[in-house]
Amino acid sequence: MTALPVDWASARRTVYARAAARSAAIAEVGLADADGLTLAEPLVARTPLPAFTTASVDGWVLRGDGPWRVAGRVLAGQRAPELAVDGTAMEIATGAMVPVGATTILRLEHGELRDDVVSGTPKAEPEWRVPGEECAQDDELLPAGTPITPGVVGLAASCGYDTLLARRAPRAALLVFGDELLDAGLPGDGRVRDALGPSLPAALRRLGAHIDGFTRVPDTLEAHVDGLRRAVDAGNDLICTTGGTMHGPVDYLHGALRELGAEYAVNTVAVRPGFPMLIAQLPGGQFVAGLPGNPQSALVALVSLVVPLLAGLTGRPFPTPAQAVLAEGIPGRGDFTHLALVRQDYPGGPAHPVSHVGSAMLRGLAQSAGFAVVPPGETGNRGDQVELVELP
Ligand SMILES: Nc1nc2c(c(=O)[nH]1)N[C@H]1C(S)=C(S)[C@@H](COP(=O)(O)OP(=O)(O)OC[C@H]3O[C@@H](n4cnc5c(N)ncnc54)[C@H](O)[C@@H]3O)O[C@H]1N2
Ligand code: MOO
Repeated sequence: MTALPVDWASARRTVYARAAARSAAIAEVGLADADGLTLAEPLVARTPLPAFTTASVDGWVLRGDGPWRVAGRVLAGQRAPELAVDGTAMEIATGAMVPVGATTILRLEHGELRDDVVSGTPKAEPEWRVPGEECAQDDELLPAGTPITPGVVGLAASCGYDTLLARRAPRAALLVFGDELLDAGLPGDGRVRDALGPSLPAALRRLGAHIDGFTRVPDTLEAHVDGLRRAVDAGNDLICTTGGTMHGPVDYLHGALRELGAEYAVNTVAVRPGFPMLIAQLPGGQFVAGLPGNPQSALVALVSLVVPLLAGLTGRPFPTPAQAVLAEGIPGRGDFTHLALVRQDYPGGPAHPVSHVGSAMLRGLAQSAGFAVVPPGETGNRGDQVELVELP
């Protein structure tokens, strides 16, 4: 009944390519609203930076040999008049435009002012920044597909952008299956707390999706079909579901996908844990990400397939995993890729396997940086450099 699992690395590539072919619409957004979106065009400098010769210290801007008679002052924001006569100076502020004719700048702390005459020894190199030091006009500063961070927004503003062409955040919905799930209070008597409804929307937001919350869907085929239809009608590009990926007595995801005419991009992946994960596409092109119900497995599916899916949808590059050095050995999982939770004491530090890593558990995951990747047929040995798929 279960489909043949596909190789983990190929599944990620397949999903990325499918999503990239349907990347999100491009919109012109104001700089203040652009954080978290993705550049849909290269960021090209609209001006040299700095745009004019700019004082980098407070002091006096000088012409010729000293001492210098101070003939005026130029502040940041002003158009500087020419410094036309040798032996004259102007008081100048950091960030001010350097007057044409200036020879150098004398720092405040290196000069002495008596009446209106300044003397002192300037540094050998003029303390100003010349146009084009940071970039020339038309330099490509960042390629299309770059995630827009506060740093990108600041750079765009610096070089003259008022708006950016950006791919909007894909809209996502989360449907949580499982009549055994509780929203509050203590688990027991066959009921378990829903660990995914309250956590996955936050994870999806960190991955660049726009999502409001989650919807609990009863364990019937009709409710599954209805839940998926409603999520499509609400304009979602991606519908994540949790649970019901197998073929148990109340697992209806596959049946619902069949009824809606969905086509699988990936149906079960050769990875442990989390193998029943899937990505399907509905006739309107929307993606369904079926995450297994076991909570750790759901996160494995998220980092394995939803991360490349969102990268494709937003026009970002394929998310190549980070690298880490194993602090201890990790067993392989035969023909399957093993994603093993690891802790790092500092970013980029050695990867320590953690305990409490059953697929139904989150105790190990909550203290982990991500999953170390042990490829099929291999074992992870202490000191090995491995891929590290980070948790959001
Ligand atoms: N006959 C077989 N049974 C199972 C196999 C198998 O190979 N043969 N694989 C197991 C594996 S591995 C996984 S993973 C699960 C995947 O099952 P489903 O995706 O259909 O998930 P459910 O059956 O709905 O739930 C599994 C498990 O997870 C708990 N769960 C579900 N949702 C949540 C949630 N939101 N928060 C916390 N816990 C949740 C649920 O109560 C179950 O315990 O299938 C195995 N079975
Ligand atoms: O593959 Mo399941 O996802 O081990 O828990």
